[in-house]
Amino acid sequence: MAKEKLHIIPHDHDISQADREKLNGHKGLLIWFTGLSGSGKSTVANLLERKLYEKGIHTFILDGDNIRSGLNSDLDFSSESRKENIRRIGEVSNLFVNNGTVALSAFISPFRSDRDQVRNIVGSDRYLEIFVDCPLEVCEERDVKGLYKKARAGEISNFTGISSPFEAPENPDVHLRTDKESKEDCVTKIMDVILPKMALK
Ligand SMILES: Nc1ncnc2c1ncn2[C@@H]1O[C@H](COP(=O)(O)OS(=O)(=O)O)[C@@H](OP(=O)(O)O)[C@H]1O
Ligand SMILES: Nc1ncnc2c1ncn2[C@@H]1O[C@H](COP(=O)(O)OP(=O)(O)O)[C@@H](O)[C@H]1O
Repeated sequence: MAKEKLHIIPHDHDISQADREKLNGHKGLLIWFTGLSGSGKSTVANLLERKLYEKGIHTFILDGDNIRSGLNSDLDFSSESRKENIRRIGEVSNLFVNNGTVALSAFISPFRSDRDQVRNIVGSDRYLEIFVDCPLEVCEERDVKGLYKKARAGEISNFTGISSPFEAPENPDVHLRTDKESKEDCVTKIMDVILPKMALK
């Protein structure tokens, strides 16, 4: 379909991002978790959210449960759909960041170019990439949802790590090894990096 020129003229909002951040007492940030299925993205994001909540920081988790079952329920696991999945999540994450929230987005996001696009949407000063690294064999051993077994049996196609690629981050802000570090240690490592970035000048 040829793209028609749209006449969209954005409104300036009376209350700015800086105003909202001042009200919240901290900056808005996007904490982006990337890693294989079963690597520990949800587990670490949830524990991190609990620790941030206890410090009075405004957070929100975006993950498959609230995105792939709603906003992105029209998308499958083809490379094209994953790209569109991550683009939309980047845009939604950006709204949370503009609201002065610390958004915790936990998606496999296997393609480097898609993660870079999110960094561009949000701005590199507000985007922190967490590589939730865990060997495929360990993720498969955990098989939290029984999907690896199904993928090996050929019941699920395009499965990340088996029949679809995962491009590991080259320069993540935090590199976790969830097969070697406890979830508590993982959260401490992330907090050490993100807390200074949240401070209002
Ligand atoms: N083919 C295939 N490949 C990978 N994962 C699959 C697939 N089919 C279903 N699932 C389940 O969907 C979750 C991944 O969704 P994401 O939106 O994070 O994927 S992506 O970022 O668009 O690649 C993923 O959840 P997590 O285990 O939490 O990562 C899986 O449970
Ligand atoms: N250090 C760790 N960090 C995160 N998860 C861990 C860790 N060690 C073991 N696990 C286990 O690994 C599994 C990770 O599953 P999950 O968080 O759902 O992964 P993902 O969201 O990446 O699919 C959980 O069963 C969790 O208890």
